[in-house]
Amino acid sequence: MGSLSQSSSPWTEMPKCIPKENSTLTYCVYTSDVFANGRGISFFTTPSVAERVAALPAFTRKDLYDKVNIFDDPPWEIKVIPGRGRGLFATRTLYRGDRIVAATPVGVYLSDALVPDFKLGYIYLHTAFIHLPKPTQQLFLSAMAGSEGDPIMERVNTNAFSGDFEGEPHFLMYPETARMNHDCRPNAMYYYDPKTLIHSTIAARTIEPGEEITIPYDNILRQRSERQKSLSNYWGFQCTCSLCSSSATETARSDTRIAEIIELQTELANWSPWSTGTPTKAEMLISLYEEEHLHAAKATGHTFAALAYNAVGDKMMAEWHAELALEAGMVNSGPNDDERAMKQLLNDPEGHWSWMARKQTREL
Ligand SMILES: C[S@@+](CC[C@H](N)C(=O)[O-])C[C@H]1O[C@@H](n2cnc3c(N)ncnc32)[C@H](O)[C@@H]1O
Repeated sequence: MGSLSQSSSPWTEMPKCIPKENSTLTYCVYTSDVFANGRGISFFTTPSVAERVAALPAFTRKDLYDKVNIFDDPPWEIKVIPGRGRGLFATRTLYRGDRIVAATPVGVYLSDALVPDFKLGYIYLHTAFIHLPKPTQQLFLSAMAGSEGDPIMERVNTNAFSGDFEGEPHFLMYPETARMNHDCRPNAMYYYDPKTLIHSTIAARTIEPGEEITIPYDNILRQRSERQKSLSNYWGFQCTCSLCSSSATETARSDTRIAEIIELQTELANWSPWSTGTPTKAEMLISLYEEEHLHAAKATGHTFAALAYNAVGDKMMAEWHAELALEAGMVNSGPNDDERAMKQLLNDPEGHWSWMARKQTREL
């Protein structure tokens, strides 16, 4: 099936709309069953978001998806882990920066449209599902449902990634990526490009064959009790990753390191005249990330260090860390503001806003 009309609409089904209770807002289901070489996609969102979506490269460029959603020879296999359901396990060595999964979403749902007491919302979620191509429906249903209840809603609850999309909070369903379990010290990271909707999972360190590939579901820079509370409240499970299962002594050490990391980050991010951020503190931060196995934080550490050195006029060290930050950043989060800042710093350290910004705190 192709586009509905001669117009530029990418939707292959007539949008189905419902008004939001006690509001002038309307939510509609928009589907394209040809999106991403026939994988298909359904949105349940507002007409204004859908209009902006239709103008994104995701729908205007046809060549974007030739290298995504390809799972013929993945570097992993699916295995069952007692108490955690299935997970992905490396079948060959993966090196930092290697791509593990690159996929487009099969469903994108405005969070507000799914509020649990909004029963009509459930019905429209089903409409979004049944308009997908049959193999994509099967893929959707192959995802884990954490609880009994509405089979579609439960799968969204258990597996969807949440994030801002076109300025509104949405849930995005990436069934293959969602097969990866959470770990508080993950060996892989992910980022998504809101213009193409492609979600990429990348190795954050070397992953040996047989090792489980894990991602963070939540903010891992919190102490154990807070992490566990958040995973239980928002994701509905008790985390059994190795850090959460470690001894009381190990947990206490990790919690102390996390408190130190947060304090150092706060100091280094303070650019007031009273800032206590120094290059030594940035180096300490990098060491703590390493001790805590926070591989994904590498780019943040080097960014802080590049700025801290530049702020005291040490151009050589600033450039060195900026290069390391750029190299690490491409692995952690794709192009972002930090990357732009580091490129600017490398290009012209003395013209960068951080140059000599902490001259008065220069260390001897
Ligand atoms: C998105 S799914 C991950 C894949 C899932 N294990 C499967 O079989 O498809 C999320 C669910 O996996 C389980 N899970 C993921 N990470 C876990 C962890 N660190 N500890 C315990 N259970 C975990 C929980 O049941 C959670 O609700």
